[in-house]
Amino acid sequence: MELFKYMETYDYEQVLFCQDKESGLKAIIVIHDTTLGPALGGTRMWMYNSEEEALEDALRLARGMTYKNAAAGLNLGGGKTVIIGDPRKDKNEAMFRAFGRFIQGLNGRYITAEDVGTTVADMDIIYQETDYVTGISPEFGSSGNPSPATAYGVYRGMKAAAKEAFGSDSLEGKVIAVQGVGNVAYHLCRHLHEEGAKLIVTDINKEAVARAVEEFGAKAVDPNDIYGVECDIFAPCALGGIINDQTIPQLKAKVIAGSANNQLKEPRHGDMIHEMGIVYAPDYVINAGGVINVADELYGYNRERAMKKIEQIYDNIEKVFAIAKRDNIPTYVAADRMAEERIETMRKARSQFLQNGHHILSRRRAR
Ligand SMILES: NC(=O)c1ccc[n+]([C@@H]2O[C@H](COP(=O)([O-])OP(=O)(O)OC[C@H]3O[C@@H](n4cnc5c(N)ncnc54)[C@H](O)[C@@H]3O)[C@@H](O)[C@H]2O)c1
Ligand SMILES: CC(C)C[C@H](N)C(=O)O
Repeated sequence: MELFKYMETYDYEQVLFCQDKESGLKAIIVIHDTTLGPALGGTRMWMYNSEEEALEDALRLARGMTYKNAAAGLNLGGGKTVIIGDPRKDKNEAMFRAFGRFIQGLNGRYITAEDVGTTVADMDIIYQETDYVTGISPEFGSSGNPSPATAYGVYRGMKAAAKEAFGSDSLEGKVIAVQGVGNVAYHLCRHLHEEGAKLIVTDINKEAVARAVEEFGAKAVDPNDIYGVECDIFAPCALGGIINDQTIPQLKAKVIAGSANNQLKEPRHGDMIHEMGIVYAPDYVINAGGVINVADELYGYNRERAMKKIEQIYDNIEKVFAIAKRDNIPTYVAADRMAEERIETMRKARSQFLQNGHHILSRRRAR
């Protein structure tokens, strides 16, 4: 990859490569855009096949956070970290302490939290070295694991999408196919089950499937069969890139609404599902509950306030649908437009010189 050319094309601000030989830390921090505020985005730990693959993932995810935070109405920019390694084998305390010191060195330009492969316990270690970490344990006055909040936001956004597709936002009796029943989807399934939806689930982890079958009366199918099942709603809650040339022809659902980041393999797949009349709730709008929850820590965490903002994901999804209709464009393009419009409006509103500009982090420092 020609890194500077790529950075220029998509307006990336900064890419940092961090290594610590003793602990085995190999991390890439990407800060995409800080127009709205410091870049907030989680740390993913994954067994990448190459450094190139890790870099590409970090770049894509960081840009996604710029759009996610903007669309959610947060005063935060977008960034992300990937740590190269196996989260089951390669973690150690020194690794996360070293990583925390690299974050502290950025002096608030980047704030981290959990993502795939990292946990609240990891954030607690990072917290030993930096102020700029969220999603730490409630014992520290923090918000803890963001997954239940993400799940609640997806549930709210799914209801808005159901209203668009079926004329009612009730999920009672709706057949919902859930791909991956991990941290987020377990809680999502609970909300759906409580509302009377019928669940079809899959996961490569048999224990996760068994739990959903036992607790929510879900029907289990093999991972490759989930795309083609007869259902009203397909909820991708595993990894990205699963709306693609192979899966689209199999889809029977009228709605796609799930937590996974980067669901569309390529933008043209968003066009394809649009032409098929499928109502797509754009991933970064519907899955913003976790980041909304951890971002509230910057004001001194208040669960009630955070949940109120997460409920509004319903309205945010409705706004996306309205823009899509107004401009006659697919919903994934409408979401980008909504985020870009907010960034541009705020760039202008905040353009005049201020001697001591107020900043989201000054509230945190004042406590
Ligand atoms: N955790 C959050 O708060 C949060 C916030 C926003 C977005 N997301 C996104 O939501 C998705 C799920 O996150 P999570 O925290 O629940 O992760 P997780 O790792 O707990 O859950 C993912 C589940 O998907 C399963 N899986 C992986 N590949 C699969 C496949 N091919 N077929 C079926 N199942 C498969 C895994 O076994 C796992 O149980 C990820 O894409 C993540 O980036 C998570
Ligand atoms: C800040 C984190 C809670 C972010 C989350 N991993 C996401 O992708 O939105």
